[in-house]
Amino acid sequence: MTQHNDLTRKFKTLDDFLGTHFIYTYDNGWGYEWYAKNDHTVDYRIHGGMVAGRWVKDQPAHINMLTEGIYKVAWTEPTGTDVALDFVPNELKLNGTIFFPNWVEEHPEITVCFQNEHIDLMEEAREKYATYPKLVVPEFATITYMAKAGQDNDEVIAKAPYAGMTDDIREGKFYDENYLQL
Ligand SMILES: C=Cc1ccc(O)cc1
Repeated sequence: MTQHNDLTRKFKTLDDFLGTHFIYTYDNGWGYEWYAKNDHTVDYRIHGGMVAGRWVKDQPAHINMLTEGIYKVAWTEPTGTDVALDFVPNELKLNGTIFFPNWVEEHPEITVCFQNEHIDLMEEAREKYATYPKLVVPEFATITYMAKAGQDNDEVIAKAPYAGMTDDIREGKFYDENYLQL
Protein backbone atom coordinates (compact mmCIF):
# COMPACT_ATOMS: atom_id res chain seq x y z
CA MET A 1 0.00 0.00 0.00
CA THR A 2 1.59 3.29 -1.06
CA GLN A 3 1.29 6.09 1.48
CA HIS A 4 1.82 9.70 0.53
CA ASN A 5 0.81 13.25 1.16
CA ASP A 6 -2.84 13.47 0.15
CA LEU A 7 -4.32 16.89 0.88
CA THR A 8 -7.52 15.97 -0.99
CA ARG A 9 -8.42 13.07 1.29
CA LYS A 10 -11.89 13.39 2.84
CA PHE A 11 -12.54 12.57 6.50
CA LYS A 12 -15.89 11.28 7.75
CA THR A 13 -15.39 8.96 10.71
CA LEU A 14 -13.17 8.82 13.80
CA ASP A 15 -11.39 5.91 12.17
CA ASP A 16 -10.48 8.12 9.19
CA PHE A 17 -8.65 10.42 11.62
CA LEU A 18 -6.89 7.80 13.77
CA GLY A 19 -3.53 6.77 12.31
CA THR A 20 -3.20 10.01 10.35
CA HIS A 21 0.07 11.93 10.36
CA PHE A 22 -0.13 15.72 9.91
CA ILE A 23 2.27 18.61 9.36
CA TYR A 24 0.91 22.12 9.85
CA THR A 25 2.02 25.69 10.43
CA TYR A 26 0.25 28.02 12.83
CA ASP A 27 -0.53 31.55 11.68
CA ASN A 28 2.12 32.79 14.15
CA GLY A 29 4.71 30.78 12.17
CA TRP A 30 5.12 27.88 14.59
CA GLY A 31 5.57 24.56 12.74
CA TYR A 32 4.28 21.28 14.20
CA GLU A 33 4.11 17.65 13.18
CA TRP A 34 1.50 15.51 14.92
CA TYR A 35 0.33 11.90 14.74
CA ALA A 36 -2.98 10.45 15.96
CA LYS A 37 -1.36 7.22 17.13
CA ASN A 38 -4.59 5.59 18.38
CA ASP A 39 -7.84 6.66 20.04
CA HIS A 40 -6.07 7.75 23.24
CA THR A 41 -2.44 8.48 22.29
CA VAL A 42 -0.56 11.14 20.29
CA ASP A 43 3.06 11.66 19.18
CA TYR A 44 4.52 14.94 17.93
CA ARG A 45 7.61 16.91 16.86
CA ILE A 46 7.97 20.67 17.04
CA HIS A 47 9.78 22.29 14.11
CA GLY A 48 9.31 25.98 14.76
CA GLY A 49 8.36 28.42 17.51
CA MET A 50 9.07 28.87 21.21
CA VAL A 51 9.93 25.19 21.85
CA ALA A 52 11.22 24.08 18.44
CA GLY A 53 13.21 20.86 18.76
CA ARG A 54 10.96 19.26 21.37
CA TRP A 55 9.51 15.83 20.55
CA VAL A 56 7.22 13.49 22.41
CA LYS A 57 5.92 9.96 22.01
CA ASP A 58 2.97 8.21 23.66
CA GLN A 59 1.29 11.25 25.20
CA PRO A 60 -2.15 10.15 26.48
CA ALA A 61 -4.90 12.35 25.00
CA HIS A 62 -8.67 12.65 24.66
CA ILE A 63 -9.69 12.31 21.02
CA ASN A 64 -13.27 12.77 19.87
CA MET A 65 -15.17 13.40 16.66
CA LEU A 66 -17.49 16.38 17.28
CA THR A 67 -19.41 15.97 14.03
CA GLU A 68 -18.54 14.38 10.70
CA GLY A 69 -14.92 15.22 9.83
CA ILE A 70 -14.27 17.53 12.82
CA TYR A 71 -12.06 16.28 15.65
CA LYS A 72 -11.23 17.55 19.12
CA VAL A 73 -8.02 16.51 20.88
CA ALA A 74 -6.97 17.58 24.38
CA TRP A 75 -4.27 16.61 26.82
CA THR A 76 -2.15 17.75 29.75
CA GLU A 77 1.62 17.21 29.75
CA PRO A 78 4.23 16.37 32.40
CA THR A 79 5.48 19.98 31.99
CA GLY A 80 2.06 21.27 33.06
CA THR A 81 1.36 22.52 29.53
CA ASP A 82 -2.23 21.93 28.38
CA VAL A 83 -3.22 21.62 24.74
CA ALA A 84 -6.59 21.65 22.93
CA LEU A 85 -6.69 21.09 19.17
CA ASP A 86 -9.71 21.21 16.86
CA PHE A 87 -8.96 19.62 13.49
CA VAL A 88 -10.99 20.41 10.37
CA PRO A 89 -8.89 18.34 7.96
CA ASN A 90 -11.38 18.56 5.08
CA GLU A 91 -10.57 22.30 5.03
CA LEU A 92 -6.86 21.75 5.73
CA LYS A 93 -7.08 23.67 8.96
CA LEU A 94 -7.14 23.38 12.70
CA ASN A 95 -7.41 25.65 15.68
CA GLY A 96 -5.03 24.99 18.53
CA THR A 97 -4.82 26.50 21.98
CA ILE A 98 -1.71 25.90 24.04
CA PHE A 99 -1.73 26.87 27.73
CA PHE A 100 1.89 27.17 28.83
CA PRO A 101 2.80 27.43 32.51
CA ASN A 102 4.90 30.49 33.22
CA TRP A 103 8.07 28.44 33.66
CA VAL A 104 7.97 27.11 30.09
CA GLU A 105 7.75 30.68 28.79
CA GLU A 106 10.69 31.67 31.05
CA HIS A 107 12.82 28.54 30.39
CA PRO A 108 11.62 26.99 27.10
CA GLU A 109 15.03 25.35 26.59
CA ILE A 110 14.36 22.94 29.48
CA THR A 111 11.50 21.39 27.48
CA VAL A 112 13.45 21.14 24.20
CA CYS A 113 14.39 17.46 24.26
CA PHE A 114 12.99 13.99 23.63
CA GLN A 115 10.67 14.32 26.60
CA ASN A 116 10.23 10.56 27.13
CA GLU A 117 13.83 10.37 28.37
CA HIS A 118 13.46 13.39 30.70
CA ILE A 119 10.12 13.04 32.48
CA ASP A 120 11.81 13.48 35.89
CA LEU A 121 13.34 16.76 34.75
CA MET A 122 9.92 18.05 33.55
CA GLU A 123 8.29 17.16 36.87
CA GLU A 124 11.13 18.71 38.83
CA ALA A 125 10.94 21.95 36.82
CA ARG A 126 7.16 22.27 37.18
CA GLU A 127 7.52 22.04 40.97
CA LYS A 128 10.51 24.40 41.16
CA TYR A 129 9.30 27.21 38.88
CA ALA A 130 6.10 29.27 38.61
CA THR A 131 2.90 28.04 36.95
CA TYR A 132 1.23 31.47 36.73
CA PRO A 133 0.61 33.65 34.87
CA LYS A 134 0.02 31.18 32.06
CA LEU A 135 0.83 32.00 28.46
CA VAL A 136 -2.23 31.19 26.31
CA VAL A 137 -1.52 30.80 22.59
CA PRO A 138 -4.71 30.42 20.48
CA GLU A 139 -3.97 30.10 16.76
CA PHE A 140 -5.33 28.72 13.51
CA ALA A 141 -3.00 26.52 11.49
CA THR A 142 -2.80 25.40 7.87
CA ILE A 143 -2.22 21.72 7.16
CA THR A 144 0.53 21.16 4.56
CA TYR A 145 0.79 17.37 4.83
CA MET A 146 -1.48 14.50 5.76
CA ALA A 147 -0.98 10.81 5.21
CA LYS A 148 -2.37 7.57 6.62
CA ALA A 149 0.48 6.10 8.65
CA GLY A 150 -1.77 3.50 10.30
CA GLN A 151 -2.39 3.24 14.04
CA ASP A 152 0.34 2.37 16.55
CA ASN A 153 3.14 2.93 14.07
CA ASP A 154 6.21 3.68 16.20
CA GLU A 155 8.27 4.80 13.21
CA VAL A 156 6.22 7.90 12.43
CA ILE A 157 7.80 9.98 15.21
CA ALA A 158 11.05 8.18 15.99
CA LYS A 159 13.90 10.68 15.73
CA ALA A 160 14.70 14.25 16.64
CA PRO A 161 13.52 17.04 14.34
CA TYR A 162 16.14 18.58 12.04
CA ALA A 163 16.11 21.52 9.62
CA GLY A 164 14.53 20.36 6.37
CA MET A 165 12.80 17.33 7.91
CA THR A 166 9.27 18.49 7.04
CA ASP A 167 10.37 19.15 3.44
CA ASP A 168 11.82 15.64 3.27
CA ILE A 169 8.54 14.20 4.56
CA ARG A 170 6.40 16.27 2.21
CA GLU A 171 8.62 15.29 -0.73
CA GLY A 172 8.18 11.58 0.08
CA LYS A 173 11.84 11.07 1.04
CA PHE A 174 11.32 10.04 4.66
CA TYR A 175 9.04 6.97 4.78
CA ASP A 176 8.82 3.89 2.59
CA GLU A 177 5.60 2.38 1.19
CA ASN A 178 4.88 0.74 4.56
CA TYR A 179 5.36 4.05 6.37
CA LEU A 180 8.63 2.96 7.93
CA GLN A 181 11.57 5.39 8.05
CA LEU A 182 13.87 5.14 5.03
C1 LIG B 1 2.62 21.32 23.23
C2 LIG B 1 2.33 20.43 22.27
C3 LIG B 1 1.58 20.71 21.08
C4 LIG B 1 1.48 19.72 20.12
C5 LIG B 1 0.78 19.98 18.95
C6 LIG B 1 0.22 21.22 18.75
O1 LIG B 1 -0.44 21.49 17.59
C7 LIG B 1 0.31 22.21 19.71
C8 LIG B 1 0.99 21.94 20.89
